Amino acid sequence: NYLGNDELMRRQIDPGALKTAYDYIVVGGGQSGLVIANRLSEDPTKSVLVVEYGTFDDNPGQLEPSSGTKYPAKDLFNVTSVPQPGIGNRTSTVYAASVVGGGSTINGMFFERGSAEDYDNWEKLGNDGWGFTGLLPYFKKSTRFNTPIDPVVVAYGNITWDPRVYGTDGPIQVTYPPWVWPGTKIQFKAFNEVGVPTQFEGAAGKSYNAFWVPTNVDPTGRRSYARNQYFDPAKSRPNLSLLVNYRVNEVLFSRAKHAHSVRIQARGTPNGAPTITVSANTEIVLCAGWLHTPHILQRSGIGPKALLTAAGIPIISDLPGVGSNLQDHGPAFIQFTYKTDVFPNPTSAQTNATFAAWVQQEWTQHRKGPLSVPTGNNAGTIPLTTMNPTGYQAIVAKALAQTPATYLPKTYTAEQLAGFVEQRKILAASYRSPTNGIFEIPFSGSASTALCLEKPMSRGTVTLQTSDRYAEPSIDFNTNINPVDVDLTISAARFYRTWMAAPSMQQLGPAELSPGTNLTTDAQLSTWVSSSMSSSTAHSCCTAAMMPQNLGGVVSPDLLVYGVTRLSVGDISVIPLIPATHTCSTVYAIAEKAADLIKARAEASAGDTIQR
Ligand SMILES: Cc1cc2nc3c(=O)[nH]c(=O)nc-3n(C[C@H](O)[C@H](O)[C@H](O)COP(=O)(O)OP(=O)(O)OC[C@H]3O[C@@H](n4cnc5c(N)ncnc54)[C@H](O)[C@@H]3O)c2cc1C
Repeated sequence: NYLGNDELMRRQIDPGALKTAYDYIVVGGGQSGLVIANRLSEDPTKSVLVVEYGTFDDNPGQLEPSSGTKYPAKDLFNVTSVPQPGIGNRTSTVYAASVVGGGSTINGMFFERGSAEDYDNWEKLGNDGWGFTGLLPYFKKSTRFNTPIDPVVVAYGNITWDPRVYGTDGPIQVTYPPWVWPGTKIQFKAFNEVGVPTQFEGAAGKSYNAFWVPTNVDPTGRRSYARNQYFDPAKSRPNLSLLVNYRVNEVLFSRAKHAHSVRIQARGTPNGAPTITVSANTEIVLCAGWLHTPHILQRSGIGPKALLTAAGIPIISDLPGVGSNLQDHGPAFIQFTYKTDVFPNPTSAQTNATFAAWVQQEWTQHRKGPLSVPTGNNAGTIPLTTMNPTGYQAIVAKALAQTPATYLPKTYTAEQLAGFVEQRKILAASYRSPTNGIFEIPFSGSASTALCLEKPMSRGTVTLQTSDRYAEPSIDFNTNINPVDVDLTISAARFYRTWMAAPSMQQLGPAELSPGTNLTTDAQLSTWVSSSMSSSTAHSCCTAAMMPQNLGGVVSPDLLVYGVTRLSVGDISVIPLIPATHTCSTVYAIAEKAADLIKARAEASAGDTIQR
């Protein structure tokens, strides 16, 4: 076979069994694609084809909590960013899944939701129905909260939750694993002492300050994700087909700009190899993720005019925003050690053989203990007003006084600049808000962590290579290109020191390793930021933003691509402003809502035919 790899050749349907037309074609069988395919194929009269570049990862280890910190290279696209001047010209790791189930198959299972203001900000950008109230039914529809299996751990950790903000019968199972490191309790207390109260339930629109974050595992502790909860239960439906190991090259349009087909090509075959064209009678839904949804749009003639012209691609819709507005939560690694840490702590298994043996036994015999936790269950998502009460006004003033074009990609058009100014107004309000986090400090007993910039001002790009449109696109996060982002990170580092200096924390004997106590001035800390920050926590998004077209948007609030018909986007690309949270649960909500929107418009236009 063409790849010399039997496993890669296994596919749900053989290309020979492809029909010439389906009602719906979903491009990308990742996290959002499988949600949408499941919901659209609930109607047995509608046929759905999913085309996925990757294949199945059937490794049982991928279901175990330990998989949450090991990302198999075979399930990721092999791409790197261009050098980033804001972080000392280093390149950054790029996270884009290439496997059935997408990011949900390999991610850290840290199942967090943004605060209400994160989603209300989307609504303020012209997207009615996308505020927290509009999305809550979809957060619920996609989830099922299972009472944690170990009441002793719940009582010990004082883990709190409100089942009313989750579903009771949704596909994705959510719970708290049976383990808490004792140091976590001290860290909560120390947060409380420095003005960060503990929330009862972050997922109720209150994921700011300090709170518990559940894990998306079933009661046996196994990964609950798009493949086993949305695809497997639906895969025997005769009207649902998944074709793996195929790349969607382009969407094809009629003269009237109706999207009617996709051109697909077997993975691993060279440019110019045979392709297959498959038609969609009703709608084509792009779910190829933040990296490839804009790439496919650009290849299909939807994107910035100058770029498409340079690549020799005929323009179907001149949308400068396609591939712009890239955002992520750039992490800066701050290192402390606890000289008098409590026992046990996250390093105990490395130093104490008896404890290490107990950890193994607890897991193999009861599926409990430290190995039941993929990445941790606690976040401190701190408002800027708390991190920097005396300096936040100056940071906001600096942000608002900037000439926007100074720090934005040079390709930005007048519409995009106007869109950024709208985003900046909203960001400024978030920076001033005591109910929205600007930095996330994940914690679960460890002294060191990544300070994650939740609301950056810098904007990056995903750009097709004009010399080879099928090569991986150029990725430029532009991390820290806006000096306000550096100021925010300095505020976070100083606040981390304040937290470490809290009275309760002293029993752990915190000692600073990096930045190092000798670095105190803004200039010194700014050098540290540049050397310790990277571009991505695997939350890349926003590259086909849902915003008005005259503000550089790519899709409308009903997720339809501007300038054409019957083409929509249902993945993480549509987010206009990155929320202050890990993105997985938000992607489920977006995809569930997308499916409802797609069904509703199909019903409303039943009987229409595509003009070829
Ligand atoms: C390593 C990693 C760790 C993460 N950890 C967490 C976490 O702990 N908590 C959390 O909340 N979030 C986490 N995330 C983020 C979250 O998983 C993602 O935001 C989410 O899965 C994105 O979903 P999506 O549907 O937009 O894209 P994806 O799930 O990436 O799906 C896109 C799919 O499209 C396919 N595709 C691409 N191009 C083509 C093409 N041309 N033709 C056909 N198919 C194509 C890809 O192969 C992929 O399967 C993590 C992500 C990663 C990658």
